[in-house]
Amino acid sequence: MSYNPESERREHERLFQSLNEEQRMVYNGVLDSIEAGKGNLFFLYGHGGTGKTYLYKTIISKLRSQQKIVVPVASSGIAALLLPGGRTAHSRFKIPITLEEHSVCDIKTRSMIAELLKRADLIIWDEAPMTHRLAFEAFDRTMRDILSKEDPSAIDKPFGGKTLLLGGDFRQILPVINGGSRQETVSAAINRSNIWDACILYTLSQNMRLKDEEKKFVEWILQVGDGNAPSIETMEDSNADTDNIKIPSKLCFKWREAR
Ligand SMILES: Nc1ncnc2c1ncn2[C@@H]1O[C@H](COP(=O)(O)OP(=O)(O)OP(=O)(O)O)[C@@H](O)[C@H]1O
Repeated sequence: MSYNPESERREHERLFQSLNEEQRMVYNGVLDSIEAGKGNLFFLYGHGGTGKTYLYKTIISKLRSQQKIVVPVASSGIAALLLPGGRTAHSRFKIPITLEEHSVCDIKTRSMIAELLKRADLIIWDEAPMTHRLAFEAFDRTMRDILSKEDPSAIDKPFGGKTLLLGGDFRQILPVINGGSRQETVSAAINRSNIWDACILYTLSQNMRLKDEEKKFVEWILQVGDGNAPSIETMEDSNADTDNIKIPSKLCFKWREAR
């Protein structure tokens, strides 16, 4: 897809001027990795409303205004829609549905997608904590393979030495493991992968949502994630370590039996 550099420049100007200090630090780190050819791997932590999407959009418009190539993906379709030109990671990278320890993506070396990945200046992957670590490992193997055809040293670099910005919130949705225990779910997340050791971590902590109503929701959802939200005891066993959370009445609506 080709983008109009002039409208991207205007979009960047609009977004960039109000970046907060934390966002600016990530912005500079990512652009420096691209410009200096460092090929860093970043992870952007931030709970809902801290401006991750806003920051991705700012970086994307900057690079597209310079006619650089960004490949933005997200783990879910809904989050992919929020990124300009975004796709789901599974569809963009042809990640196999059934994943094993040594899986690779279904990308042929001479295909268009391989060419795009070779030429890309940046890959952004939002909602990374939702995706199974094996999917990242499959994509890592594939990138090393594709990029090492031109530069043999790529085989030893995470994602072949491509700059990658992963982001998300581990308090939100983790990988879904069919019938899996809490332990199995936690072990499937990317921070349990070897890839994690190579990540440069950034954190956004400032809530950028402006409306009072939204701010209250963000505070409550944070309490849920931290395990501090008001809970109700389970009916069956009042001594149980309960997972039941009391949902504020404002978020509920009455259920009427269908007639
Ligand atoms: N620097 C900023 N200047 C102005 N508005 C901002 C800034 N950063 C974020 N916002 C606004 O704050 C709101 C929340 O930002 P955003 O959607 O990017 O957060 P998020 O971290 O992606 O949230 P979620 O995890 O829920 O998707 C949006 O309305 C966004 O436009």
